[in-house]
Amino acid sequence: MRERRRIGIMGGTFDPIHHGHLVAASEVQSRFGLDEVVFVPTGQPWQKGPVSPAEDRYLMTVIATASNPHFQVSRADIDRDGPTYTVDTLRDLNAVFGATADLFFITGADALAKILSWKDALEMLSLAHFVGVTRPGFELSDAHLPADTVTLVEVPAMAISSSACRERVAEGQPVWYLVPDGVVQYIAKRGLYRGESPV
Ligand SMILES: Nc1ncnc2c1ncn2[C@@H]1O[C@H](COP(=O)(O)OP(=O)(O)OP(=O)(O)O)[C@@H](O)[C@H]1O
Ligand SMILES: O=C(O)c1ccc[n+]([C@@H]2O[C@H](COP(=O)([O-])O)[C@@H](O)[C@H]2O)c1
Repeated sequence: MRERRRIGIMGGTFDPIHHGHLVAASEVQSRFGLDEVVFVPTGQPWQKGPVSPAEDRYLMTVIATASNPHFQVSRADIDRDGPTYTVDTLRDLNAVFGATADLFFITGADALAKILSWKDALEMLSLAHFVGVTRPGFELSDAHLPADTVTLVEVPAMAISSSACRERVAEGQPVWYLVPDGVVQYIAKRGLYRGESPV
């Protein structure tokens, strides 16, 4: 048996969670032999505009990940007051999983490009190994990052974004097969993205 557990962390606003997030997490889980991937919905994402209520984003993430035995969801970021900083996420999850686990933080190419603008970025990069994944429309590069902090991984291309899903719902277009079936139904049940909620 392997001594150290390998835990993936997929942070995101997940407004809503879509198949691009799920494919990226599944591919990295398989490629790195991760014991589990913990999805961590943001509380207050300070680099984004207004977002849907945290409980709605959390519940959509639970619905989307429930069928995969490797996937879990953490409330760490939505239960912490104030803006969400990944340096805090990683401190909290290192405390939860302990010294015998290695953390792998998964980011898409767009997020990786901006990662040095994140709070306490150099300290944050020391708290996990970062995995940058390909995303259609964005260049995947680690040229701006310290050596040995990130591994770049090609994942199946899914040209899906949460903002495009929100726009489709607002315009009455379907999001079937862009997001999991249960998430389509949750969006309809809660009336998300139809004008009352931020798009
Ligand atoms: N289609 C995709 N392929 C690969 N990675 C993705 C994809 N969509 C999002 N990601 C990554 O998932 C993480 C969380 O993304 P987020 O929840 O902000 O979704 P988003 O689709 O980028 O949202 P929005 O369109 O509202 O900006 C980020 O690291 C992002 O780069
Ligand atoms: O730590 C930061 O300052 C920081 C700034 C922007 C984004 N992040 C994290 O990056 C992940 C993706 O965020 P987002 O806004 O693209 O959904 C999520 O886990 C965020 O908490 C973190």
